Amino acid sequence: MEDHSQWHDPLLLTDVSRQQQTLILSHDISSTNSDSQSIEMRNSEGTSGLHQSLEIVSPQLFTGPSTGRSMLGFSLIAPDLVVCGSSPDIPKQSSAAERAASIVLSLEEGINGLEADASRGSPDSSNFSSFWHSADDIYGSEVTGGFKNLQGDHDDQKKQLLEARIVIEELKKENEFKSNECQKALNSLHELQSELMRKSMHVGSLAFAVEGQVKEKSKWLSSLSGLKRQLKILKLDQIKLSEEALKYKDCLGDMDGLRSIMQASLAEQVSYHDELKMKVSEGEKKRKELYNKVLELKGNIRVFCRCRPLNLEEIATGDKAAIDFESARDGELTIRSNGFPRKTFKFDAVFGPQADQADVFEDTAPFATSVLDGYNVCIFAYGQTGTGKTFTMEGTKDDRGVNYRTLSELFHIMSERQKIFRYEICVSVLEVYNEQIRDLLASGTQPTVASKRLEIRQASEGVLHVPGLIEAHVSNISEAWDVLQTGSNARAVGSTNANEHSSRSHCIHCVMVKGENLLNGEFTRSKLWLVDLAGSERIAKTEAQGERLKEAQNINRSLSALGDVISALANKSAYIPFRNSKLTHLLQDSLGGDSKALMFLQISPNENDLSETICSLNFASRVKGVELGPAKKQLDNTEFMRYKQLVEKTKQEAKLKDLQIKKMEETVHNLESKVKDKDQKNKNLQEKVKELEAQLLVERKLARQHVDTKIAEQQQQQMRQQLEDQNSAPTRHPLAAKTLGTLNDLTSDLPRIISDHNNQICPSSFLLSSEKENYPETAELLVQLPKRTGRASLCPTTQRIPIASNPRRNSLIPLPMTVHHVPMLPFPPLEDERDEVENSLEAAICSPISSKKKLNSVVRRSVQKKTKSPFQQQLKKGGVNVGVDKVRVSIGSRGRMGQRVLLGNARRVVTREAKKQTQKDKERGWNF
Ligand SMILES: Nc1ncnc2c1ncn2[C@@H]1O[C@H](COP(=O)(O)OP(=O)(O)OP(=O)(O)O)[C@@H](O)[C@H]1O
Repeated sequence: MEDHSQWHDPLLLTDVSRQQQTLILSHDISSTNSDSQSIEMRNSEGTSGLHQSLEIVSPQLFTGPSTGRSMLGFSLIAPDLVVCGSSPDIPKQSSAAERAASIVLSLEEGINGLEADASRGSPDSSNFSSFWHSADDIYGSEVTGGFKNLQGDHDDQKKQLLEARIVIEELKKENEFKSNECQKALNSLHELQSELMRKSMHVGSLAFAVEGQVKEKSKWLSSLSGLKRQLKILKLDQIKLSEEALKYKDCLGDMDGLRSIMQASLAEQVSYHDELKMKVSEGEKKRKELYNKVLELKGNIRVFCRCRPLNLEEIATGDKAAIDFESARDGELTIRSNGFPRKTFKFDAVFGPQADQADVFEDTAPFATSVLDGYNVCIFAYGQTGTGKTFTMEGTKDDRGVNYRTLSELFHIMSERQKIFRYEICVSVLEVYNEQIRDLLASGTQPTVASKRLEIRQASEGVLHVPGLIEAHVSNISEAWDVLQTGSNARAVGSTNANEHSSRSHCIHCVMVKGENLLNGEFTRSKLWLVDLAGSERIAKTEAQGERLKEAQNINRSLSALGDVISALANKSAYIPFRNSKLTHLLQDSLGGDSKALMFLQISPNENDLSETICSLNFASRVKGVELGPAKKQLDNTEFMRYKQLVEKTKQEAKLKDLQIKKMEETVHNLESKVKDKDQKNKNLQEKVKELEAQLLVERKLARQHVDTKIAEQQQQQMRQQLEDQNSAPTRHPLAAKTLGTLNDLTSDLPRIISDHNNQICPSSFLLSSEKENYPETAELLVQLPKRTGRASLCPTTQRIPIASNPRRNSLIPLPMTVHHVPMLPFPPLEDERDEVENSLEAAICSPISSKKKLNSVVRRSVQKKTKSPFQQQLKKGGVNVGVDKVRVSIGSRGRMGQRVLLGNARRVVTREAKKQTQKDKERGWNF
């Protein structure tokens, strides 16, 4: 007995019987059916993916009558068909034959179960052989034969199995080969993938670069568009500028004329102005000369004697006046002593105690004019202390003295001369105290700071200068007076026996005047010295001591030096001791021979001051006798040189400007020439456009005439056909009964006639749309007619071709207003041509004569119109071949090359060639 527990699946499968869930085939093996059966196996999912057909032998010997069943198992894992001979499902009680009937079939190893079992030493092999022997015994030769058959089949199957194995081996090799190839392909695929990756990265970088390029391109495009816009703007500007240039060009002529007129007038005015300037200059020069002569006649150094009144103290003490003012006439002054006239002095003017400031200044004012004329002027007051020098020069707040009035007179004259002269005035205030020059303006602005000592320097020949001296620029009297008052307040004063507020220094006001003659450009530089001298005094009388004594000594010394200078000038000495004192040194350029001086001799009327008064009078008399000589005008050479340099510079600038003007004129000429060229080009283009428009107009006219001719021919044919129909039909066509003569008649009948031709003609299109523009009367007809799109031919033989869109008029030139009616106008043709045309028409038309004549007249007029068209003359002139016999028409629009159509004249009968030509035209797309 076998141990079924040790049974193994030959294919190391699980028990086949337990795989019945996956696939179990069981079938009855019919004992009577000895044929092979085809078993179709399906997997448990019922799909037909696996099909195995097996030829199995199912003899009765495998199954006993009692069981009649055999088990077939199929593993889904291995495609083997197993007939389990020792399956546990096979009843153990079965006989050996039944167990032997269990055959193991393996597709892989072939149906070689017996041999396989035998080779494996399966326990069933002995049973199987014994089974066969027993079967042979039992069933005899019949079984043996079947077995042999089976064995034969088995051999065949073995062969097939071998072949299959060979095929499998080949397939395996091929599989390995394919696997290698696949591996190679896989490797190459990996390489390709890596290459693809690199390419992708490269493509990515390229895409990035392309994106950048695209951005850059967009930027360039945007900039390009901007540049285009700018170019357009510039072109527009250029056009505007051209227009403006044209306008300016037009205005240029007027401007030239106006400019010449203005230049002439300006030249006259300039000459007149120059003449006036010359006259004014000469007048001014004469005035100066005369004025100066007057002053010279009066004396360049003049002495005015002024005597103050007795003050209250003197009156109180009962002092008597020693001056006889009653006899003071014509500048004479008489000194009385003890009631008797003692000595008489003569001066330029004598002002008594009753004379006020205005009276004194009345004779002083001419010196202000001399200052503005360019002369140095020195006005100083000399006299004993307390005699009224300061009063005369400064005056009081309510009664201004010479200083204020002279300055006021200066600014007054300046305002009067402002159209001719331009002046600049600077003011300095200084004092000579103890032979030291002090700047009173500097000490006035900084009272706590000690004024530095100033020295006199010679700037140029005859011109002295005090370096460091403050010069205040003033433009009116108030400013000048404020400056002078500021300096006067800083003057050194002290109390003496003779004067409570005695001036202890020489106060000097210097007014510097710069003048420019606007007419002749002459520059002047002059000075006005307003000097309030310190009072001379008798030291013994004043009992001055200490500082006052020192002051008095310096004062007397300087006054003595002044007297020496004046005496030297009077004696015409070769040496003038100007430098003996600071005072004379300062006044050197104003005490010379070319200056004017005015001295106010201040005297006291008091009898007690008679000796000082006589000293002063003697001093003044000596001054009065000095002849300073003719005054010289102080010309400023530096200003003159500067003026010369300015003139040279102005000349050079004028030359440069002239060159620039010449360049600009050349540029303007170039622009004008360019504008002219552009204008010429524009004119040429306009002429070309006009020529083209004229040519287009001619072509249109010819086309229109051609259409007319065609219409006439078609009508002729229609008429002919109608006449033929009428001849053949019992009733006549209404048109035949009518008389053709007017356009309205024809146009009224024409649509109906056309409609009779099987609607081959579109009534509304027998006139071109462009005809509406020229024939408004026919346009009304077209409105009444049924509208149809497209263009129709009147020729019945032609096919209807869809009309193109209405051709837009290219020319802006209006079409000729001459009414060109359709060729039915009833005017007689010329006799010579009419016969010819009629003959030709008669030869062409084969129809009854009565109606034919009417038709002939229609066609004749059309032909006659064509032959007599004025455009033919133009075409002949233009070289276009136009004639009666043949009309070559070029129809084109928008500059296209026109196609030429050879048209026949009225004589031509429609021949085959003509039909062919017509057909060609149709093929070409012509539609008349
Ligand atoms: N013509 C005059 N009419 C009225 N008063 C006068 C006249 N002249 C001088 N006086 C008065 O005499 C006084 C002295 O005058 P002032 O100070 O001008 O003399 P001075 O010559 O300047 O003296 P010093 O030389 O000491 O400065 C003043 O009070 C002044 O008002």
